[in-house]
Amino acid sequence: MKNLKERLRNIRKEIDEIDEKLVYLISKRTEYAREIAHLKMELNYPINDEKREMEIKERIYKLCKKYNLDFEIVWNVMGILMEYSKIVQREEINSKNSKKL
Ligand SMILES: O=C(O)C(=O)C[C@]1(C(=O)O)C=C[C@@H](O)C=C1
Repeated sequence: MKNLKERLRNIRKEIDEIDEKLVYLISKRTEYAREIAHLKMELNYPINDEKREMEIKERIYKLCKKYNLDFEIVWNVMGILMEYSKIVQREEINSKNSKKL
């Protein structure tokens, strides 16, 4: 019984480390999204890029096959991250526009 509890503690430590990396990667992803917002302002591109989202979807589908993951679930997660990306892009645009006033 003691070994089982020890194994559970160790696995949870591994998951904690993975979660920390996931949050770091989300921070990097949203940091790049902020930079994209400025590029899109200069290029006069819209925030939403459906073609790009389709590219991401195809790549995530293949990765889910490779790692035997439920695509619908992983795609829901990606949808949240892309929505977060759009939120921070809107923040950047609003922030830049409010400085012009
Ligand atoms: O690549 C872009 O153009 C982005 O704005 C980033 C991103 C994303 O989160 O991956 C977000 C919105 C776009 O619809 C497409 C992709």
